[in-house]
Formats: sequence, C-alpha cells, structure tokens
Amino acid sequence: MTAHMSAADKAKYFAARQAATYVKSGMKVGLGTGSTAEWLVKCLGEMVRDEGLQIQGVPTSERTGALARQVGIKVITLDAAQRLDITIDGTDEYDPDLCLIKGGGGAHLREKIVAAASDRMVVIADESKTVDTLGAFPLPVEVIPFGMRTTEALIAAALVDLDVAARDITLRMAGDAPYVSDEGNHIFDLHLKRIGDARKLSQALNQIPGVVENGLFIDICKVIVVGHDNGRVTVTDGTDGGVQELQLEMPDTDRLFADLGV
Ligand SMILES: O=C(CO)[C@H](O)[C@H](O)COP(=O)(O)O
Repeated sequence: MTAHMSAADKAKYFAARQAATYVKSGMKVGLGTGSTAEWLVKCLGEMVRDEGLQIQGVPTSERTGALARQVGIKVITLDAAQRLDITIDGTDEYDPDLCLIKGGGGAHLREKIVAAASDRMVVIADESKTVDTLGAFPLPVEVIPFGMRTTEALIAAALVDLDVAARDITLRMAGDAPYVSDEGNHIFDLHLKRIGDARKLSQALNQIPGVVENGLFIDICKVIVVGHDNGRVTVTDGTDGGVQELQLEMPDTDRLFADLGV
C-alpha cells in the first residue's frame, strides 16, 4: 500500500525538516506542541537514531513529551535545563512582524514559558498560517477554574476599550466538559476577527486576575520557517528581515513513514 501524505502534511514536514537542521548535538531544545511540531519531534528522533544527535528536550505538553520519549529523545524538565538553546514550535497565525497567535492546541502557557527561556524561538508553519493582521484565529486565554465566569466578565469588559473587530467569547470544550489544560486550567477563545494593537491587548488581558496567559507571542519568535507541499521552504529571519528560499527533496513517503514511524 502506498503511504498517503496530504499536501498540508508535506508542507509541515518540510518546515520541520529544515528547522531540525538548526539543532546540534549538546543543545537543550524546547519542543513545541501540535501537528507541525510533531513532525519536528519525529525528525529529531530520526537524527538521534541515525546520526547520533545528542540533545535534551523540554516538551511544551504532556503529549509532546510522550512522543519525544517514544522516538528516543532524552526528556528533561525546564527547571533542570534552566536555559534552552532553541525552541521550535508551530503557530496558529503569524503576521509580517513575526507576532503570533498560539494555543489552538491548548498548550500556549507552557509554550510561552519554554520559548521565553530559550535563546531563540523558531516557528514552523505552512502558508495557511500567514495573516496581514492577527485575529482571524480565535485568541486563546487560559484562566484558572476558580471564578472563571467572573474572569470571563472582566475579559469582556476589557475588550470594550480595545481595538478589535468583534468581541465574542466561547469556553473551549472537550466533549461535554470544559477543556482542561496540562496545568489544570480552562481556556476561553476570544473571537476578535482583527486585533488592532496586539501588545496592548496582551497586556490588558494578562492584568486581569484569573487570567494565567494569553496566546499572543510578541517579540518572541526570531525565525519563521514556512514549508510548501512541493518542498520549497521559505525562511524569514525576524532579526534582520532576511529571506532565504530553499528547495528540499521530496520524500519517498513509504520510506519516510517507515523511518519516522508514522
Ligand atoms: O499553539 C499550538 C498549540 O498550543 C500549536 O503550535 C498551534 O495550534 C499549531 O498547531 P498545528 O501545527 O497543529 O497547526
């Protein structure tokens, strides 16, 4: 049977494969969460197995930790690592200034803590994640369960004074129950359609008691690696604005799936 890889999967895989080249032996690496980051973890696992790459990984979620161990990456805690050389993670949106919305996978709290502890955050994505202005993707806001409806009311009140195009708030669900993050919290998704001032919004949200962290990543991502399904990869360096275009070889999907165990 021929292994099938969707166009989106190919794009994510190429971004991950290129970003994996930044990882060198001896590094402490933050491992992101989501379907794009999973390709990265699999690529790094293959490098550990086949090339003797020696790294220590700090996962940003329980599910990424489980996958990292499964593919042979040594997993340590953030406190054991203290400082990381690099974090590679996916995103839900990125704008021309490399500001992000993350948290579609419900892991933005740990993702932001890990990214902030890293010398460099590299984001991997496919083209569908690019936007001129953030906000089409609902902005996740993690809140503690205690008094969460009161916190929601404070969020709604704060939004009135902010430059956004819509103000709907929904509680993220997992089946019939509120979604629970790895930290035991819940998530409100803010349907804003367009965020006029992401920095101001982020600061306003994080000042509300009960809010733990929002999904806006501002001035954190340094490099974005965007994959295309034909193997083209665009690397944008946010520090100097440099753009590099690369062409990676198409994988033999049967061999790739066997190698990466997908
Ligand atoms: O922020 C995230 C998880 O909290 C993910 O990076 C984001 O949701 C992108 O996921 P995917 O790579 O599956 O599109």
